Amino acid sequence: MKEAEIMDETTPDRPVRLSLNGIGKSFTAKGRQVDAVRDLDLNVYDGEYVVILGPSGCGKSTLVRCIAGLESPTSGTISVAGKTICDAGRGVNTSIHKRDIGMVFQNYALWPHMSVEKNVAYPLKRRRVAKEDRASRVREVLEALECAHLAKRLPAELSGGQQQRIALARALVYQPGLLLLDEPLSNLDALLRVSLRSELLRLHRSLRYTGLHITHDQEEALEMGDRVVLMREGRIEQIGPPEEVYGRPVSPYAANFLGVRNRVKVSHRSGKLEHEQGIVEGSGALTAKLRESSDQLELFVRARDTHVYRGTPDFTRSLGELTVQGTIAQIVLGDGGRRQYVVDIGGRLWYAQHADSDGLSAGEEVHVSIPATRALLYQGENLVSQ
Ligand SMILES: Nc1ncnc2c1ncn2[C@@H]1O[C@H](COP(=O)(O)OP(=O)(O)OP(=O)(O)O)[C@@H](O)[C@H]1O
Repeated sequence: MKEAEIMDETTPDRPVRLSLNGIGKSFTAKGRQVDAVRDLDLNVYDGEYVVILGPSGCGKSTLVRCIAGLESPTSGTISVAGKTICDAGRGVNTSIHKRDIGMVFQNYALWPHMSVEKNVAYPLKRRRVAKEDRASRVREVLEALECAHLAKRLPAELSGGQQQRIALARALVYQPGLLLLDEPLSNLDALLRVSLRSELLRLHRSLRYTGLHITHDQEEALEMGDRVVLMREGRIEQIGPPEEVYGRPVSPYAANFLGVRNRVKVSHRSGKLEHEQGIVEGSGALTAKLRESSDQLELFVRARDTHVYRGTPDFTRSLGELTVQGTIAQIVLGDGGRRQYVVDIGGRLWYAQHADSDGLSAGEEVHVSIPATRALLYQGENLVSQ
């Protein structure tokens, strides 16, 4: 999908820092052509932090490698701060070191034989910055990252999290026009990943660099991005602020990737949705704009938007709620200590997550209740609810 079609009023009112136009990259492997990136358009604005999200193989790394100059796109143009650094059609391809782009990789890529301060000073030395200036800029950036005490150590004497901070310091020390971060947190353990996320955010807020970060982790993307770009098979599937991408995934693919766990095929009969095993009560609000007998409908709901109650619903009190009947199959402890209720709705399992209520137990007849505003109804590839 072209960005222009999906751009909205949330697009920042600032100069464009990175502009990608019609970027394509194909590889030929074992006689077969792989289109890793397809006709992709994207603008990243000054000071913005954009996170590219997608499953393995969707083309994230290839895209970032094209921007960095590590791959040559097959088609399209790339410009940074208005300067064209790559134009596949005209054979323009500025070399990596002349691109004014900083990079941080998953595997840190520090020079093992250089101390921390030498590693961080290296990009300045390459750019022939005077020695005194180098020392003060290295000190400043190490202080900003709370790593000044590590200056004399070798990379092997640092933890993974410390190595990644140093890699970040090295990328930021010469204040590049654009910072690319390729899965920068993926090699760290879960706790460290979360704390480094907030540290990266804090740093971005204080230094206001323009960042393009790639990840396959939806939580990381939603927490960190000013905007999130969801990729699918080399193209942009959805782009927008995290709340929007989380709240209104544009397609079943997006909903699935953003962790919407409950998914059921439904049909539309007499103003109501029906699943194979029963009726979805209260679904009139969702079907108002649908033609009778519309097909290819799928209802998606997050477990955390679903509540389980004992017995049958009181329909006079459940306005604005969708409900289905079922039996509790299992209760387990879910994320954040909340209960996860697994409800059998006529042979299909439905997941709900909420604080313990009513002392429910397995085998009980229950109804599952979902606020209509939280239900996502898709027809084929399109969101048709709300
Ligand atoms: N050098 C290459 N030669 C052939 N095919 C490649 C090459 N690099 C990438 N590909 C293919 O291009 C597609 C996109 O790969 P890419 O690494 O960009 O995806 P990704 O989203 O970054 O995945 P991951 O998160 O696993 O790195 C894949 O099908 C991959 O096999």
